[in-house]
Amino acid sequence: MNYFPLLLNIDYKTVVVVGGGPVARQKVEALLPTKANIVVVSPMITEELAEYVEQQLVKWKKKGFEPHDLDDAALVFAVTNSKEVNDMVEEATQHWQLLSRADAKGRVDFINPAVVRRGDFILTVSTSGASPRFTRQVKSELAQQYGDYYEQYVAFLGQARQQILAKFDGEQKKQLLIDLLEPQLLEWVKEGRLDDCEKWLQQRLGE
Ligand SMILES: C[C@@]1(CC(=O)O)C2=NC(=C\c3[nH]c(c(CCC(=O)O)c3CC(=O)O)Cc3[nH]c(c(CC(=O)O)c3CCC(=O)O)/C=C3\N/C(=C\2)[C@@H](CCC(=O)O)[C@]3(C)CC(=O)O)/[C@H]1CCC(=O)O
Ligand SMILES: NC(=O)c1ccc[n+]([C@@H]2O[C@H](COP(=O)([O-])OP(=O)(O)OC[C@H]3O[C@@H](n4cnc5c(N)ncnc54)[C@H](O)[C@@H]3O)[C@@H](O)[C@H]2O)c1
Repeated sequence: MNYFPLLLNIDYKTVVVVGGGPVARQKVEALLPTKANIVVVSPMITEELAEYVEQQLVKWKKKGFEPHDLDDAALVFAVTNSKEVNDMVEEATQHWQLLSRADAKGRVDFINPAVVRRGDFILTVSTSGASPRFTRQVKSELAQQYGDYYEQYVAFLGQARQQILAKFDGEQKKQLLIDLLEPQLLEWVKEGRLDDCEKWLQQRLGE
């Protein structure tokens, strides 16, 4: 299958997760950094999910799945341990709703990559379902390679780029955007020397 990779804005959209086991927890945790309206439908949920419900990060419908549970859903996760229930969810999913099945059976509108988040810097990994374990291994390698400081680094790049775009165009703009990837800046961020990055930028901007 040739999947099409996307980064979706699902803020304020309803996402229904059917099932409440460890796999449901994993999907919910991937959703938590967004502002999606997360609804879990399951007679039982894990302790971690119960904590999210307690903190009002997630709504819980404590019951078996019924088709009307999908009424407002933009995304649907069928992640129960029963093929029959996942089939029921699939049947109830309208053509305009996107369905993900953790058992990778039947209709699969999307699959979930492993994700390393460093603020706006997002690394995603997939084997298109060939080996979720290898996906996880590569994710761990990337997480090591790209430490937490990449969040500040990409935040700096983002605001510096905006300042450059506001002030320059043509060749000058192009050259400054190239200069911005100067390895020294990454080193400074790594050492916590954000002031030096800012000085470097102001000098380039002629301020
Ligand atoms: C990336 C990640 C994100 C996430 O879960 O959201 C994810 N699986 C993860 C881990 C993982 N999953 C499994 C194991 C046990 C080892 C093994 O079986 O290999 C481990 C490893 C572990 O947990 O250590 C078992 C498993 N997974 C699927 C099936 C069904 C099947 O393939 O038939 C079975 C067999 C179930 C059974 O035996 O019954 C299916 C899918 N799993 C996917 C995603 C999609 C394609 C991913 C890709 O592109 O490769 C896809 C197709 C659908 C989907 O769920 O979207 C997450 C990384 C977590 C992280 O970030 O660390
Ligand atoms: N994609 C992945 O990453 C991945 C990893 C491992 C397993 N899997 C697949 O995901 C499935 C779920 O894994 P798990 O470890 O979370 O299973 P689990 O057995 O721990 O949890 C199943 C959940 O489904 C709920 N459930 C059962 N009947 C229901 C119904 N009628 N309506 C709503 N909820 C119902 C149960 O209450 C339970 O919370 C596995 O069976 C396997 O097929 C996928």
